[in-house]
Order: sequence, then structure tokens, then C-alpha cells
Amino acid sequence: MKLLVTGGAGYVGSVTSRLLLDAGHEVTVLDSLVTGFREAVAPDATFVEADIRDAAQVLTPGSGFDAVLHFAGLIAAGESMVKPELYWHDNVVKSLALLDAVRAAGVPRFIFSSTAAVYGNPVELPITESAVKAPTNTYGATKLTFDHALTSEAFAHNLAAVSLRYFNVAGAYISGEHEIGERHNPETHLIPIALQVAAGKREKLQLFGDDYPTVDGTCVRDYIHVHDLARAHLLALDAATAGEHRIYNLGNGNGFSNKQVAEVAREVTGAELPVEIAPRREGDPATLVASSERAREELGWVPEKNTLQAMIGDAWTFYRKHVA
Ligand SMILES: NC(=O)c1ccc[n+]([C@@H]2O[C@H](COP(=O)([O-])OP(=O)(O)OC[C@H]3O[C@@H](n4cnc5c(N)ncnc54)[C@H](O)[C@@H]3O)[C@@H](O)[C@H]2O)c1
Ligand SMILES: O=c1ccn([C@@H]2O[C@H](COP(=O)(O)OP(=O)(O)O[C@H]3O[C@H](CO)[C@H](O)[C@H](O)[C@H]3O)[C@@H](O)[C@H]2O)c(=O)[nH]1
Repeated sequence: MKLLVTGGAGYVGSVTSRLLLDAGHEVTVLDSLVTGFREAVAPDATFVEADIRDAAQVLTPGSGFDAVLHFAGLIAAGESMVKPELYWHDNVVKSLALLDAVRAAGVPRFIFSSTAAVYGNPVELPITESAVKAPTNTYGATKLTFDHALTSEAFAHNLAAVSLRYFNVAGAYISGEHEIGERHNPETHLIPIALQVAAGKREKLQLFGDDYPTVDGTCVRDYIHVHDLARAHLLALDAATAGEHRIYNLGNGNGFSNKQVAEVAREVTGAELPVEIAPRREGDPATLVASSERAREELGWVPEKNTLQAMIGDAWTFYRKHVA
């Protein structure tokens, strides 16, 4: 297929581009590099440095794209509580402009990076796709808004749309000649920050809150290896059906507290990893754990690297060689 990958200079988009290219697809990456890295773009992809709001320059009528995979966006839940306007613009206003371009160019399929953050504090665990959606942060609200836009688009204009609701992505793609992983600047995610501490780049790991209603008072998250996640996109491309908006949660169904993550990071790196309890971060739900039964049944998706040791181990391999 001829594919447009927005956000292909970012973490998940660059790993997925690699898998798409290796599967024989033709990939054009569109990324403004606002948070991504030019060197993360797959060398055998065509690269267009542009904002998604200008996607019509690439998605011209007759350009012949078979699908758009839309990873581009702003991703930090904490930041979205202090700069919400940035999130509404990037994740909704500009994404709607992208959708206009998709419609005008007659692109038949659209795969969207949605998130566990759409659910907010869950009423029942594990979280299924039909669970109540009540985001506790602006980031989740923007992603849910665009999910709704895709539902209307699919039904009104016959788009084959798929939203993949990732839980917490971790690890790196380590395979022969390719090592592709996570780089955010500034880094806000728990695992890469723990690795920065292990590498001596930060003094200590601050854990935001220890008074949540969880096993040890710290927040609980469901971590998913970026390689398993990327594979789900290829399956979603095959499953996408005209006129339908399919939605799949992608996680392992296992919750780890922030303290447990720190413990595994200690085990993997051999570092002491000092921890300090800090105030809660605004907008954090206490627990997010996925039910991915629907993805298993309908897509045939089976996560293979499902231990935290494997995820943090691959992230550490990437971090030491390419980031530290
Ligand atoms: N990392 C996670 O744990 C996680 C979890 C759930 C969902 N997601 C979603 O997955 C997607 C990818 O996440 P990631 O971790 O790879 O993020 P990332 O920050 O590494 O990559 C995002 C990319 O999008 C680009 N971008 C942002 N706004 C743009 C715009 N207006 N025009 C063009 N390019 C733009 C950035 O330059 C960057 O390369 C995001 O949509 C995110 O919301 C990520
Ligand atoms: O230095 C840190 C960084 C994070 N945390 C805590 O670690 C947990 C995980 O936080 P992350 O920032 O790593 O991830 P989030 O759960 O906030 O969000 C991530 O996963 C979500 C899906 O669950 C989103 O989609 C989002 O893009 C992605 O950033 C939270 O309790 C957070 O407060 C700390 O205690 N200290």
C-alpha cells in the first residue's frame, strides 16, 4: 500500500514506519519536527517536513494514498493541564484539517493513535472499549474528541477508520541493524526518566503521589512494548472496513505501580535509583489497565514482549547507545 505516516519522526511512528517498510509498503512520513527528530525518520521513507494542517499539499487528489496512519500530536498529559490550548489546536483543530485533506483526496483508510487517557478514572477494571469515557486531563479529552470526529466521518463518508487506544508505551525496537526507541525532550514519561536516573543524568526519580487507592499508593499503568504496538497497526490496516470506525484497546492487561516500575528499572540497570515522593501530578488517573480482548479476537493481535523486564531492558539498550 501507499501510506502517509504523520508523526513518523516520533517514537511510535518511527518504529511503525520501520515495520511497514519491511512489510513492503511504500511510506511517506509527514512531520513538522516540533517534538520529533529528523534522524528517527526511516531512511527508506520519503520525508516531508510539514505541519499536519498543511497535509493537503501531499494528499492531493490523484496522489493515490491507500491509508493515513496518524501518530502526530502532542502527548504529555501533565503539560495538557497547564497549556490546554496547545493540545486543542494540535490534536483537534489541525487533525480535523488533516481529515479534510483525507476526504478531499479520497484516501480510503485512516488509523489513529488514540489513548487510554480517554477513559479517565475507570469504573471497572480491566477497561473495555465500551467503558465510560470521562477523561481527567485535557490530552485525553482532545483524543476522545477526534475519536468522535472519526466515528462521524466513517459513517457519513464511508471512511475505513480505526482508533487504537494505546495504554503506556515502553521499550525499543531492537532488531539486527535497527535500533529505534524513545526520545522526548523534555522527557516526561516514567520509564525513560528512571533510565536517566540510572545513567546518572538525573539525581533521583520523583514519584508523583503515593496516596492513590492502589496497591502501594502510587499510580498503576499497563505497559505495552512498542514493537507489539507497531505490529497492531499492520493488523489494523488489514482489518479496516469502509463505513466502520473500529476501536481497539492495546495493553497487556497487567497493571504495574510506579514503585514497581522503579523496582524493575533497578533490577534491569543495576543502579541504585533513588526515589522521592513528590506531590500528585494534575490530571493523573489512579489506575489504567486494558482489556485487549477485542484486538485479540478481531485483529488476531497477540503481544509477545509482555514483561516489564523485556520492555525496560530494550529501552535501556537503546538509551545507553543512542540517548545517554
Ligand atoms: N507514548 C505513549 O505512551 C502513547 C500512549 C498513548 C497514545 N499515544 C499517542 O501516540 C502518538 C505517538 O506518540 P509518540 O510517543 O510517538 O509521540 P512523539 O512525541 O514521539 O511523536 C509525535 C510526533 O508528532 C510530530 N508532530 C506533533 N504535532 C505535529 C503537527 N502538528 N504536524 C506534524 N507533526 C507533528 C512530532 O514532531 C513528533 O515527531 C501520539 O498521537 C500519542 O498521543 C502515545
Ligand atoms: O517523573 C515522573 C514521570 C511520571 N510519573 C508517573 O508515572 C505514571 C505514568 O506517567 P507517564 O507520564 O509515563 O505516562 P501517562 O500515564 O501520563 O501517559 C502516557 O500514557 C497515556 C496512556 O495511558 C497517554 O496516551 C500518554 O500519551 C502517555 O504520555 C503517572 O502516574 C505519572 O504521574 C512519575 O511519578 N514521575
